[in-house]
Formats: sequence, C-alpha cells, structure tokens
Amino acid sequence: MVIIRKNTNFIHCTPVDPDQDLIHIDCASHIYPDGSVGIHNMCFSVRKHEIVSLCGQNGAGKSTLIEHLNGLLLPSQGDIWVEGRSITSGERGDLWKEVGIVFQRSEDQLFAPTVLDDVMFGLLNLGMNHEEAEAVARNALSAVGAEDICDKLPNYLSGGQRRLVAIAGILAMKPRVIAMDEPTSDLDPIHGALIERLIRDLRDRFDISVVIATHDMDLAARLSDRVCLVKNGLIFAEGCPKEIFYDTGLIEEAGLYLPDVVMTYLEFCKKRGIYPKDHPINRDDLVNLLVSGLS
Ligand SMILES: Nc1ncnc2c1ncn2[C@@H]1O[C@H](COP(=O)(O)OP(=O)(O)OP(=O)(O)O)[C@@H](O)[C@H]1O
Repeated sequence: MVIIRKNTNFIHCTPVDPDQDLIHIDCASHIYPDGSVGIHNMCFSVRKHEIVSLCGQNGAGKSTLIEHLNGLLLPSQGDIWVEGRSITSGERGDLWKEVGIVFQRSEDQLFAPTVLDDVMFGLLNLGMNHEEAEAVARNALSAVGAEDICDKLPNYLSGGQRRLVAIAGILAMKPRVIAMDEPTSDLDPIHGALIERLIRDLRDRFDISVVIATHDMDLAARLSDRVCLVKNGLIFAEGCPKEIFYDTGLIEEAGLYLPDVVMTYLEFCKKRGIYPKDHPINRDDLVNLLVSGLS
C-alpha cells in the first residue's frame, strides 16, 4: 500500500511499533541557523531487517534526514526515538555505535595516518585491544574489497576508494543501522556492484538495516524493500518499489525519473498494445517476463 502524506496536515506520530522500529523520527521541522528549512513535517521509521531508500531531487532534505538518524542533527521541533528511547530527552552519547553514517563526501570521514588505522580507530575507542581491532578492521576492509589498500594514506586514495574505506570503518563497528548518502555515486561499475552486493549482505547476513539517500532510481528499484519519496523536506509518499515506481504521477511529482526496467516495460507494453499488469522492477523480473511471454 502506498502511503501519501499531505504537507499541510502533519499528524505527529509516536513510535508506531517499538518492536519493529529501530529508529523513529517525528520531526515537525529542522531549521538551519541561516533560516533554511531542511525538514518540514517529516515522519520516518527505519525498521528491522530492511533496505529503505530516500529518493528526491537535490535539496529535497535527504541528507538532513540522514543526519538526524544518529543525532548529529536534532529536530528544531519534534523528537527521534532509537529502539524506543527518545534521544532529545535522553542520553545520546552511544548512538554512533548503533547508527553509522557514510557521508557523500567520504574524505570528511577519514583522518588517521593509514587506511587500517582509520578503520581501527572506532574499535580502539570502544576499548578493543589492538590485535582484535586489527583483525576486525582487516575483515571489514576485505568485505568491501579494499584489503589491498590497508597501508595507504587516506589522502592519496581515489574518491571511490575513500568511499569503500568509509563503509569499512562503519561496518567494523557492527551498528544496527547504516545510512549511506549516495552510496555508489562516484564508484566504477565493478565497485558499484560490489557495494550493491554488500548492502544486501548487510541486511541478509549481518541483520543491519540500511538507509540509502539516492537520485539513482535504478539502484533504488533493485535494492529497496521500501522507497520514500522526499520533496521540500517532507516524505510525501512511501511504499514498496513495485507500487512507487509504477505510479508515474508520484515519480513526476517528486521530480524524478522512472527506473530503466520500468520505462522499458511500459514502452514495450505500449508498442504491443498490452495493458501493463505485471510490474517487473529489476532486470531479472523483466527478462523472465519476456521469456515466459506476455499476454
Ligand atoms: N548546513 C546547512 N546550512 C543551511 N542550509 C542547509 C544546510 N544543509 C542543507 N541545507 C538546506 O536544507 C535543504 C535540504 O538540503 P539537503 O542537503 O538535506 O538535501 P538533499 O536532498 O540531501 O540534496 P542533495 O541530493 O543535493 O544532496 C536545502 O534547501 C539546503 O540548501
């Protein structure tokens, strides 16, 4: 079911289901010091064992929302609950362990002398001994395919390599939720595919929920359990990819484009004079449909 929210009628919601919602944000507003509106009437939950995408144009409010997930930013009006605990009224000192953020500009995240030191930094801060921290860090680097650059200086890494190291640093901390701002935007296709696989693994093997902010509708369609459309600081619609991406009016309202698979299928149906009743959302779905023959 697609949930539609109107800008004007915000109804504050208390945590809907503390057993399912790892994070629940009920943010009437986030106003930056210069008066810019980052968030306006945003209600958002991260549930257990899911990949959820935030899709919207530049300036829609995706990064602002992501920075609320671990209390880096707080609502000007409203509250955030992490596993049922309000973080504006309670202690938020250890939130960075539970919710890791991989920023769009990964270079802002790396500061240690070597890649390995960087990934070990948070683990040592947690009190892990050096040997154990090194083993965990090497595992995390290997999970993202960056084990061969562990002795390099972060300053000398390419943009894509920095992204991989930043993800490894967060992964090593084993948080409950990882939020990624444009996770594949500066990666080559091989590393992009590796990160895509890793995001699925985070959910399926490590039971970490993943929030992705992206303009890449193909990525969102392939990966997401749930898609949230963001505009003017508000999530104005959310649902599963098949519902959201086959609602062309909603996608247009968000100022986005349809994923390639959806566009191809709709054009194919139009040319054949077929009603588009199936909703393939990734390439495999589409190929299987075409092979089995459309009726
Ligand atoms: N530090 C800041 N100070 C003032 N205004 C800000 C700041 N960061 C973001 N904004 C404003 O808040 C609004 C939402 O920006 P945000 O970065 O969250 O959008 P976004 O959807 O992540 O965009 P993009 O896809 O370009 O990264 C924009 O109007 C932006 O100009």
